[in-house]
Amino acid sequence: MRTHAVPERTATPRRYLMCPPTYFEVTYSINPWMDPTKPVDRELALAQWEDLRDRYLSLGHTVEVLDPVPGLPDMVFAANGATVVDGRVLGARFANPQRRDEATAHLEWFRAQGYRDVHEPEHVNEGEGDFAVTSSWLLAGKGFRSSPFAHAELQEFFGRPVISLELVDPRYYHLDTALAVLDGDEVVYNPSAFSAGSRAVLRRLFPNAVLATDEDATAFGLNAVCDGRHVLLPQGAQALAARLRAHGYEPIGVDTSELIKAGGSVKCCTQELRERGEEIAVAA
Ligand SMILES: NC(=[NH2+])NCCC[C@H](N)C(=O)O
Repeated sequence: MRTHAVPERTATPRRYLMCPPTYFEVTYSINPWMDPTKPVDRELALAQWEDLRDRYLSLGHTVEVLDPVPGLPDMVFAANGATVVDGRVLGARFANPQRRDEATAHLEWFRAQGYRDVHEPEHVNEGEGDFAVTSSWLLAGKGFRSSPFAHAELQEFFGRPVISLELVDPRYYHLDTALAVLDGDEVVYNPSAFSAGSRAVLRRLFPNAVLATDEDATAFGLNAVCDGRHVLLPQGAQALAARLRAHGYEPIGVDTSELIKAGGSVKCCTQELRERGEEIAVAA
């Protein structure tokens, strides 16, 4: 019998930025999940969002709240509005005109909070929708939303090596629908979302990754948030939750059924505010 110890996982306190779905609706379609002919229950969306926020709070995390803006129904997906690493902020530039003004709301919030290093990007990037942070690398998705030029801009701004990954399935239009960072350099991903070359890159960098299936991914299981130990993910992704448990993580299923109607779930609603890393000054 093969025995291997399941590692003990440790949670570290995080700071998240979220935006309530006060004006949530599906009136346009910019990804295959969005069907404007189907009704959404905004009150239920709000209750699901509050439940997610309360779970973060009960795990000891901090949640900052961005004021929602009327006319921006996708603003609940706060992960798309910026990328914050080492307390420095790279703003977003949305691919679709319907979401463009969200980028301004995020930039204003960071400036009002006193963040000093706030950069308005030149190229299209949808924040943590396409950018993920591991201890060694920044992972960057392209193919549907973020521009490959934004990957170079990401690397130059943060001074961390960027690994470009090509997304090939329109259902997984953002990196955070196909891959989640668990802890350090540990990730979980769905290989079928990536081009052959990107799959090989992922195998090389993350030989011990937890692998997900299309079934996990269509339940939005990769749209997960991990604090090093707890993994918050949509409750429908049960097979993935079991696999994460076998790797020592503690999965926590949450109901995000209304938000999934717009093509987003746990991670999309959660932008991580990373205050400090190893102090290697970019402008040194
Ligand atoms: N981080 C995410 N994947 N966010 C989901 C964004 C959903 C939004 N309706 C869009 O298509 O842009």
